[in-house]
Amino acid sequence: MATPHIACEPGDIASLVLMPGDPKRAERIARTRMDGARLVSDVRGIGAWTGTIDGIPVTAMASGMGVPSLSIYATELYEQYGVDRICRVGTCGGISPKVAVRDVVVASSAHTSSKVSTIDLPGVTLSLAPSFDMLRGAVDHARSSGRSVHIGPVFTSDFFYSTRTDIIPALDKLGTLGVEMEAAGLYACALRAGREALAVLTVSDHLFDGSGDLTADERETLFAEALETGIAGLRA
Ligand SMILES: O=P(O)(O)O[C@H]1O[C@H](CO)[C@@H](O)[C@H]1O
Ligand SMILES: O=c1cc[nH]c(=O)[nH]1
Repeated sequence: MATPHIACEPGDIASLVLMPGDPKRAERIARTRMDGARLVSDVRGIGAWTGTIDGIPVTAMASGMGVPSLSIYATELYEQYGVDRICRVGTCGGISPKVAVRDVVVASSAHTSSKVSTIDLPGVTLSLAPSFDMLRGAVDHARSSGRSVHIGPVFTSDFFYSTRTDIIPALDKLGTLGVEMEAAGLYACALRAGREALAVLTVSDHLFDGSGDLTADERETLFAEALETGIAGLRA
């Protein structure tokens, strides 16, 4: 069996999936946090690695960047491969002054400029939120970890380079913690499939203070606490 974007048998994909944006981060998760990880699919440079984490079968597979790319992989995983839970382990830009670079943000909802919240039901804006059980599992882990973890809304943008930077202070005023490009798409895909999702993000840069921003290398490698928080969400 294969879909247009995943080439393996259904049994090759675990029912729990860790989904960073970056394919190199997926491979790093497989090599550093999984036992017996094997590459089960490799289409368009998006590798799917399946192994175990603390004895539990898990697949690590990247989404690529943006809602359209993520929606392809999440839809095929939920609808064709019977995946139950996907946890995005990504990065975001800090919006709130309460969050600092390297902090972890758990997205308890996702505002978006993407059509994904309005396209399915004319006249209705969908409320895009994570699975309560996954959120609770991640938050319980986060609160016991002693690290700086924030729980709240994020903004899923269609643009990394936006011309509408004027909306950022307004998003801050509404309590939005950070900006990224996939969480709302993932929550919408889970809603459509009747499955579960969560996004856990490492703050890689801050929109109001660029002095401590992570390098490209650090964006790929510095995600240990977000990963453990995400794993706790997947296992909850
Ligand atoms: O680090 P990832 O998970 O890719 O997440 C963020 O980084 C990318 C932009 O650089 C976008 O995908 C954004 O959502
Ligand atoms: O989408 C993103 C991700 C990280 N940092 C940003 O500023 N935007």
